[in-house]
Amino acid sequence: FSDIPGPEPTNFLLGNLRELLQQPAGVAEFEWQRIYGDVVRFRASLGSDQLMVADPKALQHVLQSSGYRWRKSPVRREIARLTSGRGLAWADGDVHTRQRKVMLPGFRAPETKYFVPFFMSCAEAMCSKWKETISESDGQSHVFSFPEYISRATLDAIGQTAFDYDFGATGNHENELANLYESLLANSFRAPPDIALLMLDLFRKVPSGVMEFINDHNPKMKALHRVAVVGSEVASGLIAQKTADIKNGTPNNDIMTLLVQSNLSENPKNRLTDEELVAQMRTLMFGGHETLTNTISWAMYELAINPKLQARLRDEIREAEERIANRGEEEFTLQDFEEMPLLNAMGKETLRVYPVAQHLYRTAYEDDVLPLTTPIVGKSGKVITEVHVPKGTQVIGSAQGYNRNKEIFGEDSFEFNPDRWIEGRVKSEISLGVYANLATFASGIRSCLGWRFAVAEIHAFIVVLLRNFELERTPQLARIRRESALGIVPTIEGEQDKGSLLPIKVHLLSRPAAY
Ligand code: HEM
Repeated sequence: FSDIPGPEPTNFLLGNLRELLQQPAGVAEFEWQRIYGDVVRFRASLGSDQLMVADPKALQHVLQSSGYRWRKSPVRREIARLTSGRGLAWADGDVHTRQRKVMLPGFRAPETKYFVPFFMSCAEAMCSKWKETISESDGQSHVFSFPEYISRATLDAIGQTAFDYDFGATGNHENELANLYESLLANSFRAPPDIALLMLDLFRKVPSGVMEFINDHNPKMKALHRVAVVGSEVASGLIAQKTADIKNGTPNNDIMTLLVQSNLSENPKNRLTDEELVAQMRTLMFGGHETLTNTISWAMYELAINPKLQARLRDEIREAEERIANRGEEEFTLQDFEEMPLLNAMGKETLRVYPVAQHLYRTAYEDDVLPLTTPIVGKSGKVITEVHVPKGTQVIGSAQGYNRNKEIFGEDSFEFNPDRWIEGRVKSEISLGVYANLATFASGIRSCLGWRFAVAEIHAFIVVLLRNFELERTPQLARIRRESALGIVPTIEGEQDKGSLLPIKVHLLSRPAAY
């Protein structure tokens, strides 16, 4: 372990954490990867050495190890508790297994198929609002900061599909939950100050109750505390309603109803408690819309700065519209999305280059040996083909580093180029993630439960936005930052205090959409 090469600590107390977490996402990490290879030893706070792992085999080993030999790190679980309560993203060991089993039925392929019309209508509702704004300005175009609006539309989508509940966030800018969620990541986790970096390691050394008490009384986390109160109120009311609907024989098809239903029929030992049910709803509200807001925003950024790609994709959408009209139907289905090569390539490339959960935090609960795809040269000059890690080792799985692996994704892996997927240039010998061999949705027992849901919603938003509008870059996009704020969030250099910002000029299309 001590022979693994890596950067010299730049600060006595904070090690390398400032460059890793206070700079835009990837700046330090990609440089370390370039110099030292795909496994890098770096210094966290208070002198603790950790590993940054982007090597495919090593990452696969950590994420897919059987049982709970490698567990989600306690500090990351605490962040999940703060954002969503003691739900699936927080749970560990047997509690995690039990919660995941009850949650799974809501996230299979048939459910996703059923949700597509909701994704389309939420995206259309956002576009209608934009058309009203455009008609009130010059009638042709308007600049919108995408995350602000997409955050509302994706909250509405998760509301309708997961809870059969209308947050009405797109139409109502007074909705407290929607307002709280807007820029939550950028405001709560952007460029953590030195004291927060120090706490990251201190927290590992104190009992979890103490860590929770400090966080629950930290005024800097005010927005998260309020989200907990409002989110729990909404969730409790909905659970009561779902339970009554099931008992009256009028259940709906939303994810929460499936969850309550499966919870009622499960062996009592496998059931969720009321607190856990509320936490699952908050997990879906948070996980199901913050991630999508940022991913869809980044896709729109790439389309705005690449008009040719935008035009090609719009052509593909037009052709699909014609096919749908010819068969006498009105709207896209999941199957239509699957038959659109450029749309799929665009989704995959966005998820590859902008994995919103760029870091996967894991801790070894036993001594272990990490196999390597590519050997590294140790500080002693010795060639290292496997890494022995002692119990307690903290690893950051670098989703963004792995997603740029040149062997898998090609020599141009740092460029945004959806055609790599169409040309079949992506290798699949190592099967890492749940989707497209990407680390974006993690892998193994803690892989993203909502990945099918996410892919379908990304496709739906791209289709709806491009069939309604043409996107044009604004001068501010030259100053875009990949802000590292728990996820990769778009901000503008020099204006980071304003939170998540992505201003794009939106033009009405001269040729109206078919529907
Ligand atoms: C682009 C969109 C998304 C991305 C990139 C993403 C990524 C991830 C990642 C990386 C994890 C594992 C985190 C870790 O263990 O450290 C995760 C977990 C999870 N995701 Fe997603 N996610 C997305 C969308 C969604 C959606 C739409 C839902 C639900 C509707 C969802 C629900 C969950 C849940 C419940 C977990 C916890 C799984 C567990 O710990 O067993 N995600 N997601």
